[in-house]
Amino acid sequence: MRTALPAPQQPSGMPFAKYRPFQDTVITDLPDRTWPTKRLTTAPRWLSTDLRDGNQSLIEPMGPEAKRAIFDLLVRIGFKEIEVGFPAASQTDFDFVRSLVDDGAIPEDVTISVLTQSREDLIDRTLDACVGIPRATVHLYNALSPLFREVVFRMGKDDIRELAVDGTRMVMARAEKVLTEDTIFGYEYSPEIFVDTERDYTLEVCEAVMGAWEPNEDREIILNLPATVERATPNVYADQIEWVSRHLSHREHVCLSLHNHNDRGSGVAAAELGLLAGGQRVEGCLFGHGERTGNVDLVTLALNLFSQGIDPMLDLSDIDEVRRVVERSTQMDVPPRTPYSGDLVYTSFSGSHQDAIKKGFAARAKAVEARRAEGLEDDAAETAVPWSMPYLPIDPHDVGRSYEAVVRVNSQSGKGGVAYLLKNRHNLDLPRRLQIEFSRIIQRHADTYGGEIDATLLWRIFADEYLPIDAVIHRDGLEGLAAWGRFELKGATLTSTQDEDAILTVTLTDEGDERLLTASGNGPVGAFTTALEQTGVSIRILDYAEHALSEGRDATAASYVECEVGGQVLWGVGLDPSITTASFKAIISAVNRALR
Ligand SMILES: CC(=O)SCCNC(=O)CCNC(=O)[C@H](O)C(C)(C)COP(=O)(O)OP(=O)(O)OC[C@H]1O[C@@H](n2cnc3c(N)ncnc32)[C@H](O)[C@@H]1OP(=O)(O)O
Ligand SMILES: CC(C)C(=O)C(=O)O
Ligand SMILES: [Mg+2]
Repeated sequence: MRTALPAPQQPSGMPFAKYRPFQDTVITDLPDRTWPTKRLTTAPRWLSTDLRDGNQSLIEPMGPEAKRAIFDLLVRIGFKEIEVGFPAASQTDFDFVRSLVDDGAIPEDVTISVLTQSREDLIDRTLDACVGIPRATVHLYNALSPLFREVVFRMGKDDIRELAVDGTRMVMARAEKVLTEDTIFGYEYSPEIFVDTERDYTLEVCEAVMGAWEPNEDREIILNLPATVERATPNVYADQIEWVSRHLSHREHVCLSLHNHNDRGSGVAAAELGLLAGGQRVEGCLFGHGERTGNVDLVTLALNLFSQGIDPMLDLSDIDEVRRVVERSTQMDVPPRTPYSGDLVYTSFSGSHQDAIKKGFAARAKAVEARRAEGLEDDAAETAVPWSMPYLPIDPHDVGRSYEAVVRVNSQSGKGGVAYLLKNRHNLDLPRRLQIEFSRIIQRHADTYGGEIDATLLWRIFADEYLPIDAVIHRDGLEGLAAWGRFELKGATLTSTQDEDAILTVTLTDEGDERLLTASGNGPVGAFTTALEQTGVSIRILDYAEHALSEGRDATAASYVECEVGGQVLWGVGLDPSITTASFKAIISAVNRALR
């Protein structure tokens, strides 16, 4: 044997020289940044743009029914700001906004937001869509970055600034004309491509827009700073937000809003750092729908806060219902690894994780029980014990998931997971060495057949190995198993008087032939092993454990016996309403296994 360093990575051959680091295109440094030492203590204002940014990115944009299902869901969850579309884009978009008004579907406390470019005809149409909405915000955007100035608009900085100011004025004029006192009207401006724009210039345009809107204490302006395409690490976005937040005039009348996309996969992190840096509101979509890699995932952001003991101000306690509505409406699946909502995110397959989770649940149950013993009600006792569980950042129950899928078994699993499933599904509390023995059997099965061993299959394998007698294999879930084993216990009668050995009469079948055996011993188990020795089998009991499977008069007992049978050490298991009979069955189980 010798040691050496790993071989070095090799050049990829990919055309990386075509790209430029973000530091070369915009100045972002902020040496006296304060956000790294801040912490989040409350949820921000949320705006869902599922029906706008989310919808504009779908292969097939949502029809009115799908949109309505999402809208109603957003209201139910607790969103107070919902961007419902781009009404000037199409008749369908316009009609959807009107249908919300006509149906009276907009609660008084929910603000409807609609997006428009800075073009008069589009602005007029957008405002017309808002007539009769109790609270409406018009959201106007135009891109500011050098690339867009040169390539898309082919305009200079001053003209682009005036595009924003003119648009703001046009919105105000049209609102004045078509909206009545019944509408509480608000305004949002987005310097699109904010992250690639010179910060001084962003500030200049935002100030010019504010000059037109004239915010005051009853007239806030939402300035929304989008990472339209995420191009830098999240700390850079935070520096950009903090810089703007510090330099804006009328800061107290500005709601500084974040709008992150996820092109580098760090949309959530960027939004969180942006909040530390002064952001007060976040725009995004449920499950990260939206252009390209999506808008920031509001479910993840909200539940990240929840996991820190902060009220997310959105009710996600039935995450699967939220997911179902979104999947149905968007025709897009939520992948199984999606934080908090994916199918597999509360599931462990691997042995060491399962072992830790099993111990974690046992420790928690004990701690909760202790709080109950102090007099707390069930729910209060659960809440009084802080969630601290290996590998599970939040309690699956809190989002409507059960513990069922927390542990699943395959070739990567160990004894902890196997024992967890038997305990949870069948109340069997296997002794440690039996756990080890049975998990080897499971491992062999997984290696031979591959795939997952679900709880039903696990139970069948367990029953076939340890309990293969007729009475057991006719139970639910065990149909089709064949009985096997040299011995089957048919009955046993024990007579004992004080100070004398117990006398046991045992009826059993040996290879199908009925036999009657009698023996004495200083206890039932001793007498039983002596009786069995009359069949030519030598048995030594090494360990023994038992517990009730259920409570009450009809309770079944589980008995586990570790035996040495003819030089082999192995376990047997017995289930029976009588604890004594359960232990006899466990010995038979071990003997049958040894002779198999
Ligand atoms: C980052 C975002 O998510 S922004 C939102 C994007 N969403 C959408 O675009 C969905 C809805 N859009 C649409 O239905 C259409 O694009 C419409 C109805 C808005 C406009 O359609 P059209 O009039 O055909 O124009 P088109 O879509 O080609 O837009 C490009 C024109 O708008 C101009 N433009 C782009 N953004 C803006 C803006 N914010 N303000 C003013 N003009 C703009 C472009 O410079 C271009 O002008 P040009 O034709 O003089 O070169
Ligand atoms: C319209 C704006 C806010 C946008 O969606 C973006 O820049 O991503
Ligand atoms: Mg966007």
